[in-house]
Amino acid sequence: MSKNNTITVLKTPSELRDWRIEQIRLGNTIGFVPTMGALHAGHISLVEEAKRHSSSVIVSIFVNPTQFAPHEDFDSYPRTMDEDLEKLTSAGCHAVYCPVAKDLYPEGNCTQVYVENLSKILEGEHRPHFFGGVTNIVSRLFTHVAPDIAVFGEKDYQQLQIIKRMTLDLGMQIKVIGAKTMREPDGLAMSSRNRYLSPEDREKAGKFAQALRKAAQAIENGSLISTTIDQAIQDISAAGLGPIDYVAVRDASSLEDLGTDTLKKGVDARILTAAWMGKTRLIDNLPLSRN
Ligand SMILES: Nc1ncnc2c1ncn2[C@@H]1O[C@H](COP(=O)(O)OP(=O)(O)OP(=O)(O)O)[C@@H](O)[C@H]1O
Ligand SMILES: CC(C)(CO)[C@@H](O)C(=O)[O-]
Ligand code: BAL
Repeated sequence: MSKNNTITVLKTPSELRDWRIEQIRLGNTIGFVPTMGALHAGHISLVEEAKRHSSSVIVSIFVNPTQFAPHEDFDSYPRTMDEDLEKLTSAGCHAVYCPVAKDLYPEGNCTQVYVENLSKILEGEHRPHFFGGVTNIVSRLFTHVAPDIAVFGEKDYQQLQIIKRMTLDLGMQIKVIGAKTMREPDGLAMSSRNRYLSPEDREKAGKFAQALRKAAQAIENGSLISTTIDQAIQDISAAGLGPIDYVAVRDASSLEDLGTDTLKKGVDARILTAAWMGKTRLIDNLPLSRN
């Protein structure tokens, strides 16, 4: 265990365990924010949300190999530990957990945690390995940290629903809280991978978020779901993105398809999309409701 200014850096499960016992002894509740590092203002907003719900906040930084397919960017994923620690210290985060792979996946590991159905649709169709990796790592991190609450971003909306389902199914006594997506001034959802975008592609990426906002407004104003999705696909293509993996309107918790008609009043829904900007895959979503 080491202290970096005022933040406690925990590198092993046993250091974490001692820290957790001390928090309980002090009467603190533990709020947890899992991340893969390369922190930006979106992550810091999750720390702030965790501080509103708990007295001691811990962030994990671990680039989880099992959620990347072999052709994806595990090796090149940004790793910026020194800057991350500075940002967390300034945000008043209390501790950081930075385990190594063998602490989370012991030699001979043969245990899997997988949320059926929800993991196979939308993102799961295009990244079939992804949610299995996420539930395996988050269930292990939850066991290590044993927090009272955990905060996840709505930017990864399907991930948030899957973690809520997993926590409920496994009877974990952890309250999972979703936090709003933090955006750049042009509307682009902040993401660690945005740093891959060239200045030209970065400008086009702003139009991706704007096309989604336009579609959300149309549906809330009573346009047909089918024609709005077609229009959004045209707008995203016209902005220079492609291929488009999906634009979908779904129930906000079950993520079930809501058909092609207008959105029914009183239904909580979500519009979700994923598209490629060059070699960078962008995802985004917005809430939908009609009064
Ligand atoms: N713009 C954002 N607003 C709010 N939360 C966010 C935002 N971006 C990421 N998060 C949340 O931060 C947590 C950690 O995410 P992660 O470390 O993968 O960052 P990321 O920016 O989503 O990276 P990536 O580019 O790999 O998707 C997740 O719960 C994620 O939903
Ligand atoms: C939840 C998570 C930290 C698991 O590796 C990751 O999927 C992420 O950063 O969203
Ligand atoms: N933010 C989710 C992690 C990923 O897309 O790999």
